Amino acid sequence: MAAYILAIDQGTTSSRALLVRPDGSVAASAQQELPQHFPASGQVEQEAEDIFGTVLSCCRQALDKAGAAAADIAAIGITNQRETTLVWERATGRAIHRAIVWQDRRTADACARLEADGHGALVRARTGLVIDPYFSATKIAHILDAVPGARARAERGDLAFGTVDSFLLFRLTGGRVHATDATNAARTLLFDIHTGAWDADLLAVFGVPAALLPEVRDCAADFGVTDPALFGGPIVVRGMAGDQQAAMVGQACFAPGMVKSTYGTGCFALLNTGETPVASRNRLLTTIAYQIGGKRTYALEGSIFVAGAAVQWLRDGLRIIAQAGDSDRLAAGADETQDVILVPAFVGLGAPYWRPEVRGALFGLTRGTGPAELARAALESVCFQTCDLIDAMHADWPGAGAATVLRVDGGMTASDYTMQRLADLIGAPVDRPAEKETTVMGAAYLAGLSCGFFPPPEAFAARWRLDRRFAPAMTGEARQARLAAWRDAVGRLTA
Ligand SMILES: Nc1ncnc2c1ncn2[C@@H]1O[C@H](COP(=O)(O)OP(=O)(O)O)[C@@H](O)[C@H]1O
Ligand SMILES: O=P(O)(O)OC[C@H](O)CO
Repeated sequence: MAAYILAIDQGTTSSRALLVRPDGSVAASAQQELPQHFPASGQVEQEAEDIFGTVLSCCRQALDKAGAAAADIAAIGITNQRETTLVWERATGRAIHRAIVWQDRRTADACARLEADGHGALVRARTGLVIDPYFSATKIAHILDAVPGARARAERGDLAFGTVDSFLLFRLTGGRVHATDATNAARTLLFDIHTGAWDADLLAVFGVPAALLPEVRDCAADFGVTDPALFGGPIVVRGMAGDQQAAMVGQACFAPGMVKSTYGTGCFALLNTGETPVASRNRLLTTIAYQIGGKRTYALEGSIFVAGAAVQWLRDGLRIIAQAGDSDRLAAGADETQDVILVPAFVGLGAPYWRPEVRGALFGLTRGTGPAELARAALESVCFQTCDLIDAMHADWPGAGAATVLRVDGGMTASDYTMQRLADLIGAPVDRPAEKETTVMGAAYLAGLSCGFFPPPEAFAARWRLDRRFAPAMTGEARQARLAAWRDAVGRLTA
């Protein structure tokens, strides 16, 4: 039996590759930063060649470090930043425009027009999403309209659309496979999450030609074989899921009622609702958690656009910390009597507000406000936003003890201060697992499940280990006062 699964995580800020053994331990890993481009306010782009190049290089480095060859790899699993949109030439695999990243707001006006034209209800009913620039559909239409001749080429079938998973697969397989998985398809605004198929009405609403679209497969499925020239031999691709869904798998949130929240660039909380898609009455998203053996499991999702990005702002914008890890110590020294609130709407507000045009603000500044209070406000803003999501989840899913425990992961969970504050503010325990690489482990698991490398879900779930539980310690009175200050601040911006 081959020794490893090669798991790829193409995230917003970096690409990673891990070689995972059958017991879940990591034999080798590699990571590379991904350059970001900000051509104008609210615009975020990445070069397609950087996306593929960093992934390829990380895979090769991980193989080298472990002294492994293609024949030692049982399968590849891919997970990825979701919604980020690429359109490329089928003949060459070359993108015709930079990738438009999920955070990009340039299609806000187009979304407002679609909403005003009354398409919101149809979109919500079929996709479980809201019309927002976050998702892929308006980004695709933008590329087709911005690049001369692209729309006609798309209609002729010369071009392909994909989210990052699909683009990577196309390039890894030497242009032979144009496919995606149900979790990524569910983030495009073009996919009916109830039937599991692309939807002709939605394609017409968003002006996207069907000829662009990839085939949609299960998350644990046969996605073809890599070009032998890339790794010195062919490797099968057997797993694929959007990174937030992969984190849910990596956190073993397989039972309805289980919730995970991932704190990377943004924060994404997903509540497993089982085989039933729950329509949110509180502006959460309904999405596909995973699709295995043709069976779809659904989730309610709250998406926050700025989490770790607020810490990056402290570092790169305000320059009050040298590295992300310094924010903890600084925040811990903040004056508790100051009510400084940051609403980090740097790229608008996501769930449950969905206000792409709103921008960030600081409230409660005094002459005594300094770096410590700003650091605390940044870390706390992530906790406040999570509270909004958890409240909405409770309201949408009163059964099964939803959100009595929150499983967390992602780079920002290294901050003990933030995790404690999170437990205090949601008023529930926060569990940080021993396994730090839950997202990429989810991708590894999906690939390994479909080729017998890993055990069935129950056995995998039994391997989950706690690193630390953060128990709520704030008084109810203090908690309510902090939450009231947050709500007041958000209310002023969204009024
Ligand atoms: N010790 C820390 N304290 C606070 N934030 C942190 C810490 N370490 C990393 N981060 C934040 O976590 C984010 C990176 O997490 P990661 O899961 O790698 O993100 P992504 O998948 O979005 O690229 C960065 O935004 C960084 O600011
Ligand atoms: O790359 P991350 O971890 O910030 O995740 C991005 C999300 O998938 C966007 O929906």
